[in-house]
Amino acid sequence: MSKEAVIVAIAGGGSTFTPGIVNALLSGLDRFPVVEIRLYDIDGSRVELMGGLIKRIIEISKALIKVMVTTDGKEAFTGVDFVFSQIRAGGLKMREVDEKIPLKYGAIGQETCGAGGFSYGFRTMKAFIPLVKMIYSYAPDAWILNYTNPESIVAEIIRRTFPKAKIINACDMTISLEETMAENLGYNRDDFVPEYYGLNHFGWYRKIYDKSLQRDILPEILEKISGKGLELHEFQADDESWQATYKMLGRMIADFPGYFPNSYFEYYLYSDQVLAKSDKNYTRANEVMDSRERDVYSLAREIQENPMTPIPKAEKSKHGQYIVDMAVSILNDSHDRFLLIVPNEGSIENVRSDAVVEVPAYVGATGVESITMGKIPDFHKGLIEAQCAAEKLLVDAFVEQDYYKALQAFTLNQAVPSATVAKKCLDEFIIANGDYWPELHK
Ligand SMILES: NC(=O)c1ccc[n+]([C@@H]2O[C@H](COP(=O)([O-])OP(=O)(O)OC[C@H]3O[C@@H](n4cnc5c(N)ncnc54)[C@H](O)[C@@H]3O)[C@@H](O)[C@H]2O)c1
Ligand SMILES: O=P(O)(O)OC[C@H]1O[C@H](O[C@H]2[C@H](O)[C@@H](O)[C@@H](O)O[C@@H]2CO)[C@H](O)[C@@H](O)[C@@H]1O
Ligand SMILES: [Mn+2]
Repeated sequence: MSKEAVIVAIAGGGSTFTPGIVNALLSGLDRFPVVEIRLYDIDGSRVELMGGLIKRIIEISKALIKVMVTTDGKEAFTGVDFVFSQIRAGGLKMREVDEKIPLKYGAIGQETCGAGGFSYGFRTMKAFIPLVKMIYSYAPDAWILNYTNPESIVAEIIRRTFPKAKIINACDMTISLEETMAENLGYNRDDFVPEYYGLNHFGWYRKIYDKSLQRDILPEILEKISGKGLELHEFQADDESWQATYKMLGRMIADFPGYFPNSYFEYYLYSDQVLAKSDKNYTRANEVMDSRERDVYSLAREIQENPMTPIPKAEKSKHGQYIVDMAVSILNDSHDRFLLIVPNEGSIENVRSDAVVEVPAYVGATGVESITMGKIPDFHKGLIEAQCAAEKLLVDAFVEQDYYKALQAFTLNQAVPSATVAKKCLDEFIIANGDYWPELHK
């Protein structure tokens, strides 16, 4: 890999997150010298529009970066150093289906949790395996930095299918939680050394050592926000759904003191409350289509019509920054610390070793080295083991095309209230997903 001229491909180039990632790349050129960005997508008209926006962002920055837009895998991946992967199999339209079907049957409807997350899991596995095969056929030495959801399921199928692949699975939720803790309570996140364990969207902080204050600040953070939660001030400040989620953290910490939970536990531990405020006819997918998707693509359309359209101040997203930071750590072999989704292999001592867990890990030129977390409390272990078994059953069902394993997976999912609901959701999802899903045999 050249350290002077890096080529990056973005799989799912039409993603609404692409501008934030490109802005993060532009602000990190001194550490990560990108000379070419290739946007690859299966939707030609979408990626063409996004390509226009990205070319304009780069033109304004005056950086000398070539942009290629393509639906051809060979063109996209031949000779690339890094692939950032962010596909959404079935698009936001299928996310809407994932969220609305469970709500019909009294279960939460969510992108990565519960029955909807499992529906998305089947779709993503079916799309992701051929994508990875294609990437490696054209770029056998490339690093894939993956944040395609649902991450736990994607990481599990990767663990089984490509055990030696140079793929790093990462999620930005913990970044967002830490940034918001720091911003709300007057800390500097750059000083944080977090100890966090669990599955993706399903874990807890047990310690946050602050390098500058030279102490564990988690106890004081918990005390300050117990019962109150956190507030988003800048990014997503006008997003009522995320604000409610950050407030809910206060309730979870008051009920289960001592640890800081991932915000996604609201869907598992308080699904009755989430359900009570859910609108069966207008879910998060609709909100995203009417905000992020609409905003990004209306700007892209304006640029297509008038290439000189001014662009609002270029913001690098926290999401984009995280991915670029990982790529920098690989390129410069700097062994920076991240929270990553990796095979457990003893890291959490009392959780099955073949689980795919989210824990602290150091990233360098040879990949990821996770740290040993020791034993965790029974409450966390019990929740993790059940969720992990449900996810493994879903992956078994996918590999074996087995309807009954799929039903076991849906039933065991802790955001699904009963086998009756699991079966209703599964049967309706089979029809709604059609060819997006593997065929399941009885
Ligand atoms: N892990 C994280 O922390 C994190 C954070 C944000 C988003 N995400 C994930 O990133 C992905 C993108 O999210 P989004 O809201 O921007 O979605 P989006 O629908 O705006 O964009 C996804 C793009 O992927 C394309 N696509 C679908 N299947 C493809 C395939 N097989 N090959 C190539 N391209 C394909 C679509 O055409 C679309 O342009 C989702 O999986 C989402 O869940 C993850
Ligand atoms: O409902 P959405 O599409 O707005 O968000 C779903 C994603 O939520 C998390 O990512 C957040 C992230 O935490 C925040 O910092 C910022 O980057 O926005 C992201 C999207 O809103 C979660 O980690 C992802 O896995 C979800 O897809
Ligand atoms: Mn995530």
